Amino acid sequence: MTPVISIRGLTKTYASGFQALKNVNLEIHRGEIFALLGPNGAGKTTLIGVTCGLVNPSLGTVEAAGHDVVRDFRAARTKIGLVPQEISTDAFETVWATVNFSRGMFGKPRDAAYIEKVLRDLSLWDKRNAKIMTLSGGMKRRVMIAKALSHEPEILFLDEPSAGVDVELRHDMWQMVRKLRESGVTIILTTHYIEEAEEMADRIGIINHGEIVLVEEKTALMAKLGKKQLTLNLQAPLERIPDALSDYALELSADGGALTYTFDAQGEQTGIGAMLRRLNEHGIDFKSLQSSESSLEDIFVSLVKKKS
Ligand SMILES: Nc1ncnc2c1ncn2[C@@H]1O[C@H](COP(=O)(O)OP(=O)(O)OP(=O)(O)O)[C@@H](O)[C@H]1O
Repeated sequence: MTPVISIRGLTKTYASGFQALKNVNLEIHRGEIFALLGPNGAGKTTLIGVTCGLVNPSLGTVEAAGHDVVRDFRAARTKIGLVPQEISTDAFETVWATVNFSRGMFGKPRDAAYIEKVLRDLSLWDKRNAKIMTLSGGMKRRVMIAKALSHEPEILFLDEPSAGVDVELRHDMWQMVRKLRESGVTIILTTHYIEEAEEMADRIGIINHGEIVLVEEKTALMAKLGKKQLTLNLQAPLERIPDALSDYALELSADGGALTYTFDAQGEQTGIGAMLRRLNEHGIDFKSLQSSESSLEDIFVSLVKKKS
C-alpha cells in the first residue's frame, strides 16, 4: 500500500531537554483509519504537531502526501486537516464565515457548494448563520471539524475527538469519519478511548514514552494477543486445585466456587476437552460455564504496563 505519511527516525527534544519522541518510524497508508493509542504524555500531540508543521523536529523527517513537512511546509499543510483537542474559533463570527474563511487561509478558491456540503454532513447547516458563541460545546466541536475539512484535505488528524463529547455526537462523528474514508481521506485519530479504536480503526499504533511500541492491523492484533477464558462455576467449592491439574492454566476463585481456564484464542488446540475430562476423572462437577474474550483494552493495558 502507498504511504500517505512517512515518518523516519523522528526525535523531538523540547527546549526543556525533555525527549517527547524517540526515533519514531511510522507509515500511514492512504485511505486508512489509523488510531494512535497512548497514555497521557506519551507523545501523541507532539507527533501530530510535527506532522502538521507546528512543532519542529529535532531529528528525522516527515513526509505528508509527498511533501517534506519542514522544507515544503505550505504544500504539505494544505493536504492536511487538523482538528485539535482545544476548541479555538472566533466567538463573534458565524459558522459560515468561520469555515469559509478557513478555506481561504489555505489559498483555495471560494466554493460555496462544497462548504454547504461540509456543513450539511456535520448537521451544521441550520446553524450556518449562528454566531459561534451561541453554540453548544458539541456544535463548536462540529465547527472545528468543518474548519479542518474546509480546504478539502487528503489527510485528517483528529486529536482526541471524543474528549468531552456526548454519546450522540461521538456516534455521528464515527459515521462522518467512515464517510470521509469512503471518499478517500486518510484519517489518523488519537484517543485514549479504547472503544473508539476498537470500533473505528483499520490499524492501531501504540505509543508510550515517546516510542512506538507496536503497529498492527486491528483484527490481527486482537487475534494475536487476545486470550479467551472459560469459567466453570463448580457444584461444590474446592479448597485448592488438585495437583493432577497443575499442568493446566487454571485459577481458583477466592471463594473456591469457580475455576477459570485461560487459553490462546488463536491456538489450534484449546485443550478444553482434555481439561474437562481430567476434571471429571477427579470428580469435579460444574453447574454452569461462561466464556469471555480479552478486549483491546486488556491488550493495551498489558502492553503499556510491560514497557513502562
Ligand atoms: N512545549 C513543551 N515543552 C516541554 N515539554 C513538552 C512540551 N509540549 C509537550 N511536552 C511534554 O512532552 C510529553 C508528550 O506530550 P504530548 O502532548 O505529545 O502527549 P500526548 O500523548 O498527546 O498526551 P495527552 O494524551 O495527555 O494529550 C509530555 O510529557 C509533555 O509534558
